[in-house]
Amino acid sequence: MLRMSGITVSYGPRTVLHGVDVSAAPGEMVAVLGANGSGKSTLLRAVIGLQPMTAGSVTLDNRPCGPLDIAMIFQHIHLVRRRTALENVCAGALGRLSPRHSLHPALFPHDVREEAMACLDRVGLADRAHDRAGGLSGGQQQRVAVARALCQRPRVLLADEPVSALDPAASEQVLGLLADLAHREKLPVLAVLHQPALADRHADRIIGLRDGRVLLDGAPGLDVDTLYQPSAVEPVS
Ligand SMILES: Nc1ncnc2c1ncn2[C@@H]1O[C@H](COP(=O)(O)OP(=O)(O)OP(=O)(O)O)[C@@H](O)[C@H]1O
Repeated sequence: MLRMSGITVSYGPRTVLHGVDVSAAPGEMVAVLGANGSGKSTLLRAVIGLQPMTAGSVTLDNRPCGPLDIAMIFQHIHLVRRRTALENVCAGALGRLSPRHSLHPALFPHDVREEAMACLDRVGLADRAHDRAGGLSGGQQQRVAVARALCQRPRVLLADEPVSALDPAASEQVLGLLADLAHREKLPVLAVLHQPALADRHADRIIGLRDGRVLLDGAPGLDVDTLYQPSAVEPVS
């Protein structure tokens, strides 16, 4: 079980996450919804250790969570465009290889290349393994990014707006893939989304953030309108 407890984050004097408690079970796809600025990305960045917390803890099965336990997929797909899809996926294994392997993809051991091929197969792109990543469509590139994350052998998968740059068909495909990975690989998956309808279709649970606090936590089908209503403005005296 991935457990985020009391996550508090401040940027300078401004607190943007106020003691957020969120959990995700193995095999559970959790969608995080909320208006712009509600703290969704900050929450994911805090979980993966990119954003220092003022308070709170992140544990996996009641133990502190290490950086290699978590793989993260971003809206802007950071693939090396001139390298093949397979080489990009192999890069997911770098955390457990010696630094020399990062110098040239040909140095990736055979077993890593085989594992990367299996990951590409898992996302339905084995037939594009030797194509340059830059020549693939946006949806295909995001699936390569998912395969690279899998090649990291993570125990948790986070995705920050993974479909914001994709068309509707590719969005459905990528979210279907993430939900399938959660269910079959028994991974907790936490995905920040901007489309409540997609969250309803693909997530097992919805978390709604508003102004850095959890406002909703429940099964798909929740009324999420309240997340997107403008905050009350304090009267200026
Ligand atoms: N590096 C930063 N320095 C200062 N404030 C920041 C920084 N990053 C985010 N914030 C502020 O923290 C708050 C939460 O931002 P965050 O990006 O986590 O929200 P979000 O829900 O992911 O928004 P969006 O949907 O627009 O991506 C916002 O008020 C934002 O302005």
